[in-house]
Amino acid sequence: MSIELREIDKHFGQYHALQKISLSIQPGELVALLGPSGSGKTSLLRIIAGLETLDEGTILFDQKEVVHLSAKERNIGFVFQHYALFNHMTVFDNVAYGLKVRPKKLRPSKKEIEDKVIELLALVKLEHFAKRYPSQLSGGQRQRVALARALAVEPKVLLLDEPFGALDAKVRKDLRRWLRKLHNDYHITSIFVTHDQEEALDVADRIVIMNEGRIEQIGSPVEVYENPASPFVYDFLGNVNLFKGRLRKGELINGDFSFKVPGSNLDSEQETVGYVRPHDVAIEKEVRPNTVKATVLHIHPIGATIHIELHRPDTNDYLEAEITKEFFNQLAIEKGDTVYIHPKQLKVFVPEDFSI
Ligand SMILES: Nc1ncnc2c1ncn2[C@@H]1O[C@H](COP(=O)(O)OP(=O)(O)OP(=O)(O)O)[C@@H](O)[C@H]1O
Repeated sequence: MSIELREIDKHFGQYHALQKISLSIQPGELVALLGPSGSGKTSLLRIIAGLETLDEGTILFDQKEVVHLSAKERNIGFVFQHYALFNHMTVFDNVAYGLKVRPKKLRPSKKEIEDKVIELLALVKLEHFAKRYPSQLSGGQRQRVALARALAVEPKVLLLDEPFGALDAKVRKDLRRWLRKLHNDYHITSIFVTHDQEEALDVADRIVIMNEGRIEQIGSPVEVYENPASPFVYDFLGNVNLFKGRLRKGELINGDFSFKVPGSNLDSEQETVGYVRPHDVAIEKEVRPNTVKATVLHIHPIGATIHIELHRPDTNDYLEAEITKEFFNQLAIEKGDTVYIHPKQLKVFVPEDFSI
């Protein structure tokens, strides 16, 4: 099922929560809505589900308008952050629920329901838990029951609102991998809301980055991470170092460091910011042209990567660098050492209103 959103607008009283949101989702895609708290992710998901009305715009499923359809008629599976299971029902009955409450004409036979529930419990690896009650399960297990329950009615679209938000880091990671696998096997068009960038980058085919009710960027995880379209996306996706300065004849002057901004010959009095990912901070032991001096403040090994915190005396800025363990051993640096750094890559967003 394809989903198309056209210019969706939504106010809550005076507050403009969604501003002309347009988005096309291909059949079988797994899309993440990623953004900070209050950016409008949940409101958009609820509007797609038919749980919330929109002010303007329209929604099409397989090119057919669904705005006038109720949530039930849209044939959507919904999974919330808090499992929302029926506590008085066993796992089996929770999963069977959506099928059992169908009108008689559409209801599968008892045997068909049983087969389906057994199949789904095997899928979520809870086949031995059918007789338990939700209170006898861990958080991760409950969320898997919630997913099995959402899938039981064979939805055309699966919507997940921070599905792993309430779980601890390790369980989240397992469930993420598992959601990816489930999606590969079932190919249900799925949209999930998260404010966790790692989760979005790890799981989604495409990421929609939202900020203050607008879409900032849409792209594959690699596209949005490697080529952020705005300073907001740079800041929001992963750690980043800021090189703040002024433009002089197309060069960003930042303390003792200058950087030629490709394609620009501008002067600007406005503060201009260069963005540098930690893995793009090069560290040298010897001084070279156009490097700046920095002091090593902390060294943290995280797996095969070494995170290094640095301080620049010229600008009084703190920086983070990431290097491989191998390179760290070659460099042989210690806390307190003086090193020389330069960005291997730096992205500058030139201010719009500049003076030449
Ligand atoms: N029913 C409502 N009435 C009034 N304001 C609302 C309502 N629902 C959401 N809002 C407001 O709309 C904005 C967007 O909320 P929404 O829940 O969509 O954001 P979100 O990106 O999902 O945030 P979070 O990650 O915190 O869940 C927020 O400022 C919120 O306060």
